[in-house]
Amino acid sequence: MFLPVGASSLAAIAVAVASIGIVYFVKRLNERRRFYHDNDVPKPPHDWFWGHAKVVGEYTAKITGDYMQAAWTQMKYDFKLPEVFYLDMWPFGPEFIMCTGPDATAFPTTTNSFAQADVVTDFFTQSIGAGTFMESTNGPLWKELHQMMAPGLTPSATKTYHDAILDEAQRLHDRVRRFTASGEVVDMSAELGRYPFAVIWHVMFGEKASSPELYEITRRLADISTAVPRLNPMTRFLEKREQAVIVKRLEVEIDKITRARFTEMKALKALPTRTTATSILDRMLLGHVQSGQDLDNRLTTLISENSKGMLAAGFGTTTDTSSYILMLLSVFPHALAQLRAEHSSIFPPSPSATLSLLRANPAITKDLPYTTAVIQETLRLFPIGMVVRKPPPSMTSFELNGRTYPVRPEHYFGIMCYSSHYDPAIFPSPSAFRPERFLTEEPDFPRNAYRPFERGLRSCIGQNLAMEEMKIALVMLARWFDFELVGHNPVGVPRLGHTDLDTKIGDHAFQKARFSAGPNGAAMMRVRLAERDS
Ligand code: HEM
Repeated sequence: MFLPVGASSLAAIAVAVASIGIVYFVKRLNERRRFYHDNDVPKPPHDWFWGHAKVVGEYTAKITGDYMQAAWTQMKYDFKLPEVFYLDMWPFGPEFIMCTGPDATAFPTTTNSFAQADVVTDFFTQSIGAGTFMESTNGPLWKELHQMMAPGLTPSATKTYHDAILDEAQRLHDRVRRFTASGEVVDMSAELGRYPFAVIWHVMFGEKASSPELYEITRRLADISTAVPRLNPMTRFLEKREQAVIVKRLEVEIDKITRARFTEMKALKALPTRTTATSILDRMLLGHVQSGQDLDNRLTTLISENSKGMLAAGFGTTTDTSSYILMLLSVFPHALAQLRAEHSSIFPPSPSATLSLLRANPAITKDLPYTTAVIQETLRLFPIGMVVRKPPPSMTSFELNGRTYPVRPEHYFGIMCYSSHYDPAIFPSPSAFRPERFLTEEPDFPRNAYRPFERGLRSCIGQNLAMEEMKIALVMLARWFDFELVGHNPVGVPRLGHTDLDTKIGDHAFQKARFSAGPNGAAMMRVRLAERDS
């Protein structure tokens, strides 16, 4: 075929560029794959072309959700891998050093405190536009944000939100009661979510959200924010567009609240301290108000991004865990009976008297061992996410339990608490829902084997608030309502060897990756009045 000279030169350049690209790709592929072949590192069967992407794909196909920890944990058992193993997902995903046992998970988090990974920062930036959300930062910025926000979430600070939590718990109770009359099937995750959303809004801004729409859009944002790539580019494009609109709407609202509160605080005669302030926003504004500075771009950005982060983190995690609690109680009646017995032994029979006692005695929530154990056991079975850390650039190897493991600059540490949580040597009959495991005075499992809130310097700063909210919700729901899970497709034979929960809660046994890893789809439930109260 005849080509004009210009076109043939262009074609030649294109061929040359493509060839260089291919050579470069093959070189990098070879270099990476050689590492796994030359070093005798523990790993599943490794393929020169696919790395581990193929075997991971095969295991992912066995589960219903897209949250990989269940699939990776099954690979660990099937290929008899030790507590540290390697996963080479390049170029489809990161190269991981998977930490799956108590000592291995402690190594990058408590024994050492490795930096938050850049892939996590990218996730926050791309999903909620929050690259400076505390969870995605490191170094001095993380410290500054921690000092501003963490005092607002200590156990004693959490008690200052007690009345607001109770108001919302009463609303939750009333909403659920209304469904018992209609007998309709309800999206219980959506109903439960209103409660932690209202609480985290109050904790963040010291006021109620100005419109119900803010809940709906935050929920939608948490739903479409996922680290798992979408196969359909059109879905991804549309979700990205929707994400941008929601993020903008939240930013406008947060900016309005921030400016109004800053003006109010400047007019205050006596300013609170970081310990006595009643919202996280006040804590973040305090330094500027005290020193007479104007609101600058840096502070408004930090407030905006951290507010979005806190709303998403504080709402999705607690909603997902609460949804799982109700599911598990619906299929493990012995636990529900025990829970009700504990509540009946402490609280009066009616919801209003129960609420009054909770209001009069905030410390009573400390004395609910079985209720606490129900939440802990749920978090064992369904931790809300995988923690990823980046080793220091200078690290070329590390020692653990007498073995040396090589480290490449491209490696991330994947902290798979799910694997320890399902290890039968640590938690016998791991997929049985047994809150009793958490009732012993001293845990009879290694402390580092249980880490739903992570451990160490970067552990969850919202854990006191989340535990308090979930305990109060359980006290206000468990004795009056029976929850029946519907449309969940339980199977006769478990899909994977390490859990049979899919025979009970069906598709939800394998989590779906959203902002946090929650039930696989809406938790559809029918609610009835429990017999004692009908
Ligand atoms: C059931 C509820 C919750 C669970 C299971 C949970 C779990 C976790 C985990 C595993 C981490 C470590 C993440 C990482 O290192 O990448 C974390 C961090 C964090 N969580 Fe939570 N969380 C919950 C509720 C909350 C709530 C209610 C808030 C806000 C009030 C919150 C705010 C945060 C923040 C700000 C961090 C970052 C801490 C740091 O980077 O130093 N979480 N959470």
